[in-house]
Amino acid sequence: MADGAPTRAQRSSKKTKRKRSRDGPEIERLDWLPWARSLPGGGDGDGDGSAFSLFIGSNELEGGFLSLEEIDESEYGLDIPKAVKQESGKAKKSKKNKDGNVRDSVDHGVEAEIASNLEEEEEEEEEEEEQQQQENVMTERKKKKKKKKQKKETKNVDELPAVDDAEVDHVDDAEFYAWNDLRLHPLIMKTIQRLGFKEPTPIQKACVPAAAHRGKDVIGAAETGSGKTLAFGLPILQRLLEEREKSTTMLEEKGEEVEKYAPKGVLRALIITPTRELALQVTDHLKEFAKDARIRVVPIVGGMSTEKQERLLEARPEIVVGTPGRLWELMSGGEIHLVELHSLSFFVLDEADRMIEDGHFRELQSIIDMLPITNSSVEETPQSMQSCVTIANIQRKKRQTFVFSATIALSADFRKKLKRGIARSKQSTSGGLNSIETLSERAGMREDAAIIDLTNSSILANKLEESFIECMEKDKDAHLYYILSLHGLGRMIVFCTSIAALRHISSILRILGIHVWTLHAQMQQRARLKAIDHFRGSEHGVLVATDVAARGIDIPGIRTVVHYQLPHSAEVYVHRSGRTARASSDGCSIALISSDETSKFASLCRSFSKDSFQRFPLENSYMPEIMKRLSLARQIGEISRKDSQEKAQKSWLERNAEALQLDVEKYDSEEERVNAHKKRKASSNKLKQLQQDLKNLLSRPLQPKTFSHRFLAGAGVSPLLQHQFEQIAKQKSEEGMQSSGNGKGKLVVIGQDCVEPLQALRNAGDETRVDVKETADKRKGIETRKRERKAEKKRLHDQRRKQRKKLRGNGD
Ligand SMILES: Nc1ncnc2c1ncn2[C@@H]1O[C@H](COP(=O)(O)OP(=O)(O)OP(=O)(O)O)[C@@H](O)[C@H]1O
Repeated sequence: MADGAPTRAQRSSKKTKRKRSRDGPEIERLDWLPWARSLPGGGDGDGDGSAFSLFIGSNELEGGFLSLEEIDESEYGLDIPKAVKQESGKAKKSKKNKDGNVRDSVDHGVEAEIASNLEEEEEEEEEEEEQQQQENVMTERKKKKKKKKQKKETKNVDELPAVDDAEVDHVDDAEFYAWNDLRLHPLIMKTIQRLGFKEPTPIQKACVPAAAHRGKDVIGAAETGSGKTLAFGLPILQRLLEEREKSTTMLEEKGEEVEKYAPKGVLRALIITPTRELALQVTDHLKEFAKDARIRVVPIVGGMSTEKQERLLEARPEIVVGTPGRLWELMSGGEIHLVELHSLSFFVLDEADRMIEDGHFRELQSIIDMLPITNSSVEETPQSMQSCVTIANIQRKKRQTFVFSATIALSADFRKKLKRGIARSKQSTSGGLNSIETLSERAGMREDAAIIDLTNSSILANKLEESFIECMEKDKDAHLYYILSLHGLGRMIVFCTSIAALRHISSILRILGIHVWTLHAQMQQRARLKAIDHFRGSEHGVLVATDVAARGIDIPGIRTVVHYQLPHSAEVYVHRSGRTARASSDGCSIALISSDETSKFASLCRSFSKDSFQRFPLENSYMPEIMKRLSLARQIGEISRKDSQEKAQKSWLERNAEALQLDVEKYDSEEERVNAHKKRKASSNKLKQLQQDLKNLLSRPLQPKTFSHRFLAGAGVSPLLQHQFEQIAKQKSEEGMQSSGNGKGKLVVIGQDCVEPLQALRNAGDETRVDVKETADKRKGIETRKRERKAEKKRLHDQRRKQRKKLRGNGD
């Protein structure tokens, strides 16, 4: 039909287009857009490039791509001439209903009776009328569009809740006006309202226009907890919704059934995160938004049933969030949904700098190698592909690549590199993924990517207050217990670098009656998730974790992060500390620094351009009591550990002997047997005694050295202490009831103000601020002097020895 003689409608369409290109500023705006050539009437667009042929081209499965701007002209203020609707049966019908008689009188051979000059005039008149009618229809359609959108979208998606149009209509609540500039889809706005996000965060403000409306690739860096997930998530959802809407409208205009043409679920966005927990969290976050839009988001992570994940993929979700290992396992196994990547429109690397750490994510390279090579620019799109707009082509647009992290800018000279743009070199494409540039480039990032770096020079979250406690390595446990006992309000994460340290500290704390959850990479995935769930559900919970929990985990109410051991890099320090002070909340971090770690800590501070840190205020009068408890806990721990080691060894011996059908001779003699029994008994008694002693200590609040039994003075009351107070109060009141109630022994509790660590830091004021470099230099100086003194002592000692030897020699 496109090749045939132009109909009136086509002529009218051309006229309209010419008229607009003369008069309207909009079409000029389109001309300079990079994708303008693909727009109806864009480029040099005469003839074949007319709007009409674009919509009804016979080769509709080839064709160019649509720009985001083109998708909803009314929203973007671009009044682009639409395809001529009378070609679609449905549109034709609707027109007939509206202007029925006028059209009929023309169409039914009146021309034969009218003079040829009149005929021409009438034809022109008719064209004008038709144009007018088209415009009316367009206006009418635009008005109804919003409501229609929702109904149309429901057509091809099963199992998902219905959309409440009424709710959607209320999205432009004045409270949320700050979002208006981002021009987000009403369904997205509905969720934003539901979640109560009053305004976009700075990274969202910067990313959404670039990624969603200008189709840019993005390298994004912003502080921890600043909403980066939605900064890349919203553009994805926006584009998927716009495309769905566009294809529905298009099919409706053609009078076709949506179900007949709308493509079955294909993978549109692949989001990769370094940890399983983060992948699950990103999935949940995006699901919140996707459920109203009826877009499916599925997590694919290790440690969980592969079969179940394969079943999830059978539903053909549009968005997959996963970790490299499991994703590659399924891809290399030929999982159909994951290998059909031709329609992939978004490739996202969250926490990208973690992905390039040595040898950690080899699978990522394989995944990236699977991605189809994309055209880097519109110009490379074959002419034939530009001339036809179809549903398949709507999705065939250039894949966008997003690379995000809070600490990209920390990597060596990256800021400088960012300023220069993404350098391309032959070397970078051939080697491993050892830099963000290589990673981005291999993933198909375009040179004109938007680089959005909102991190400040310190990289750390704005509302984070940092502090440190300097102590001996062996006293770290005591200081941790101090923090938990006196300032244990709010959720707290204690980070360890090694699993051994994690096991040690969690066991000690449990013996001391503080229940903690643990999280490390050697745990079963189910246990890992359970730990996070419990921690999330407990208002004053304590999670002892390795760096597997350092990145991305978003749990509201984490008030404190303790670095029990310093991390190996500044990046990890930033991410660990970033588990608190997220979104608009504040929080504090406390680093426990042994004397060996001071210079490491000083260089860490230098990475954040920080000269001074606050020393966490300590009330030393509590320390004797803390040490007493700790000593008991350590002894209990030691005996229990030995005990369970012995048991494990014994059962190993017995198992092996049984397997070999041997009898194990446990003791050589009766005496040995008796001694072993005595030893066990003594150890068990000792354990019981220690447990009892500790129980007694724990049954009363932690007391400062100057403790008066009449006043429970305190630097504050943590939940643990509070619980202890309550127990004592109960005990005392029972005792009081039993005695005649003479008032003696009445408990008075003072100092019950809120003293969570952040508060303690603030109360301490700036006097505790110390120049970390100076402290490190001082310590270095002391150590150098110590070494020198030692060397001098040795020298003198040697000298004296030599003299004595000499004297002895002379004497002989
Ligand atoms: N516009 C907003 N207004 C209020 N809260 C928001 C907004 N956007 C996101 N949030 C919330 O802020 C929290 C942090 O978001 P998110 O996890 O995306 O941060 P992030 O920058 O990715 O952090 P990290 O670098 O630690 O991974 C989440 O709980 C999220 O729901």
